Amino acid sequence: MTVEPIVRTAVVGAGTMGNGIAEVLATAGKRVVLVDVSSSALERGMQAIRDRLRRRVQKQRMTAEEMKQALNRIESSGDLSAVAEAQLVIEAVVERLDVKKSLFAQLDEIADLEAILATNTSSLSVTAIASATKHPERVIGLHFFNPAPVMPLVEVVHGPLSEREVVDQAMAFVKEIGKDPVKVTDTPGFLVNRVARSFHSEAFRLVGDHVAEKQQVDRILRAAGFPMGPFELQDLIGIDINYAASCSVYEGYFHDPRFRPHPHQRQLVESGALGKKTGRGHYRYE
Ligand SMILES: NC(=O)c1ccc[n+]([C@@H]2O[C@H](COP(=O)([O-])OP(=O)(O)OC[C@H]3O[C@@H](n4cnc5c(N)ncnc54)[C@H](O)[C@@H]3O)[C@@H](O)[C@H]2O)c1
Repeated sequence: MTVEPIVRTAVVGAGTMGNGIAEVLATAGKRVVLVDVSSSALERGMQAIRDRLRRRVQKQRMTAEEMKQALNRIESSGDLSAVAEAQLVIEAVVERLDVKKSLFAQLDEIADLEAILATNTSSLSVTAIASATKHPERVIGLHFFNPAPVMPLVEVVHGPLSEREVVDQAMAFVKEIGKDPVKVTDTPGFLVNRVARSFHSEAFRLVGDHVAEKQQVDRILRAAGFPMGPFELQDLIGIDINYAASCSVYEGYFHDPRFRPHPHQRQLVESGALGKKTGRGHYRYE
């Protein structure tokens, strides 16, 4: 496994998380190849990066020259073979095990044998994703939080087959790019999404039991020190994404009632009101 400093990276999936992670890497001085199967998603992702960096320049948090250099470090591609030179590949595609497994089987063939392959999955088994490769020892989870350029925490997830040097190198890399790594074992929901299940499901139960309205729950939790209440946070994450994490943790713990999702979560997903991205979730957005 490589012991050289990681300077060449790739991010697969240019959506909400992928473009945020690419920005974090580029502003930390790393070269990034951003790959997506959809050319429109790739263009939207690149535009989102440009818009955010421009706002940083306007707020004088970075110079125009630093912005130019960061953007120059990012290359976009619709072809997965563009990851071949990368020393670290971070996957941020849709939260579906079949899609991720098929992608990791391809990455295993295309990427440099010394490269670390990381998944940004929120709740799927890193071990199951690694099983699609011939080299599961180089597969780990690097779980960034939304929005990636802002949130400092990154869970570094190791499965039973992840090699210790790979995990150590990933921990050092996450520190180097200015984030706070926390090493966690590969268990359903890891650390944060496991704890977050109660945050979300209790909020649904409070409203379902007519203890309080959604706005009140959000207001009280914000007053208690949380940056966002559970319902506004779900609208930011995507109610579908959060529901998928709930189901995955519930399944992962063999239907332990502590992790049971709430029927209203499913109903909202069925209604198509998925949060900010659809203009309507628990709240309405212009
Ligand atoms: N949204 C969040 O708050 C959040 C937070 C942490 C982790 N995550 C995890 O990050 C991952 C991505 O989530 P997101 O919210 O960015 O999703 P998203 O839907 O915004 O983006 C996913 C992107 O992946 C692309 N894609 C799909 N299949 C592909 C393939 N085979 N090859 C290349 N690109 C492909 C899609 O075109 C899309 O642009 C998921 O695993 C999710 O669980 C999400």
